[in-house]
Amino acid sequence: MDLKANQASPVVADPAPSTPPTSKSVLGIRSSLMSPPGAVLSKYLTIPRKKPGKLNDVRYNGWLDAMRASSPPRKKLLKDRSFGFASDDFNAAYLSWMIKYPSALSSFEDILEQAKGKKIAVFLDYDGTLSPIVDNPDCAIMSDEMRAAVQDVAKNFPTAIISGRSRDKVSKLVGLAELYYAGSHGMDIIGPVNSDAPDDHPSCVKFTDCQGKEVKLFQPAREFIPVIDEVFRTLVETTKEIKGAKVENHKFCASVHYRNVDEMYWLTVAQRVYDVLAEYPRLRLTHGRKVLEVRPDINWNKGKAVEFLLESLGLNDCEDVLPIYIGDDKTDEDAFNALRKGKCGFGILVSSAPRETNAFYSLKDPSEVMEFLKLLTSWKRCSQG
Ligand SMILES: O=P(O)(O)OC[C@H]1O[C@H](O[C@H]2O[C@H](CO)[C@@H](O)[C@H](O)[C@H]2O)[C@H](O)[C@@H](O)[C@@H]1O
Repeated sequence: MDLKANQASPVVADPAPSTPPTSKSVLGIRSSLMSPPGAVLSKYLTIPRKKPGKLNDVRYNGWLDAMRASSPPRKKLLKDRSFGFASDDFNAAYLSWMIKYPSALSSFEDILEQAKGKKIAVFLDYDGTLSPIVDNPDCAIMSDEMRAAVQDVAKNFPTAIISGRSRDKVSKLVGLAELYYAGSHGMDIIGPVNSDAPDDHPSCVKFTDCQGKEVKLFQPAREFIPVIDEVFRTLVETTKEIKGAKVENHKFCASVHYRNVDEMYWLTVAQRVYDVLAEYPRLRLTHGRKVLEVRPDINWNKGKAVEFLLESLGLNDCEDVLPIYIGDDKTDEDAFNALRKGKCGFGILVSSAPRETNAFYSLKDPSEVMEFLKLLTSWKRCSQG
């Protein structure tokens, strides 16, 4: 295998940065960031909200439509007999969509053809790809069978997980040491040190992990950590009376979940996030599956993370390498797009409903992802004799 197996826990803490990050106002954000965190928060909360209750902001700028469209229709509803016609129409639409984005399972031979003479590298998203979407993000547990399938893939191909969750959280959930992890949509990566690669990015910190392996930590938005923390705490405060709303701190982004919020209050959730975001010109919003995510407005995403990891792995020559990225979310489109634009490898979208995508192939759900991963492993084992 290309990535050396670490037998201990895969969770690697950040090394102490050589220059401690400060909340200096390089971010051009409110000067209150100069104060200690507690003071910042209480000060912020006493500031009267700008134009309270101006709900049309989020209606007009398309947030609400994006929120409604942010998860595929419920299968349960479609299977319901009283929705028979809708279900037939849906199936027809799905089948014609699959002509454009064929199943990676039925196209497996084609994929192997593309991989001829090349080294496959595998990139995986976590939620909705390796674990099914569930109501409570803390309960998104990957099955043991899926874990074994990922482990086998990682023993046979360079493999990385690129998640919207924090790196710590996703590496704990996956619990495998054989692969690399990128958290916060690629803004927090631990990757290998490639001595052949040109000079590293200034945001890289090299260190030796607990297994004695030299690795590098790449956090291009490191200066935003205190800001995201402040925004997280503000969002917790401003959404606390909305039943079902949940806010997560992923270190480089804060996620506001509305999956469990009654739809009649989605506008309120959106407006609260909008109002907080309005105070931070260097942060931006992205939409995920029933989640609003506030993150640094920097030119970095899952696509850039894939390119970074390929380079770190010494796998950036498209003539010799076929990267495959499997994901289900809007944020995965950046990775699909990077591969498509670079004409290097391809994306596989996990979706049980038709959707515009930059991927080339599709898989219906995590169980099909597992089947695909198992096929990859058995093909590799057979081809090695
Ligand atoms: O990039 P990913 O690994 O797919 O992470 C994306 C988001 O995943 C989590 O939220 C999603 O999954 C939850 C559990 O199934 C679900 O309850 C939620 O509605 C989904 O949006 C995670 O909690 C987010 O913070 C990630 O950004």
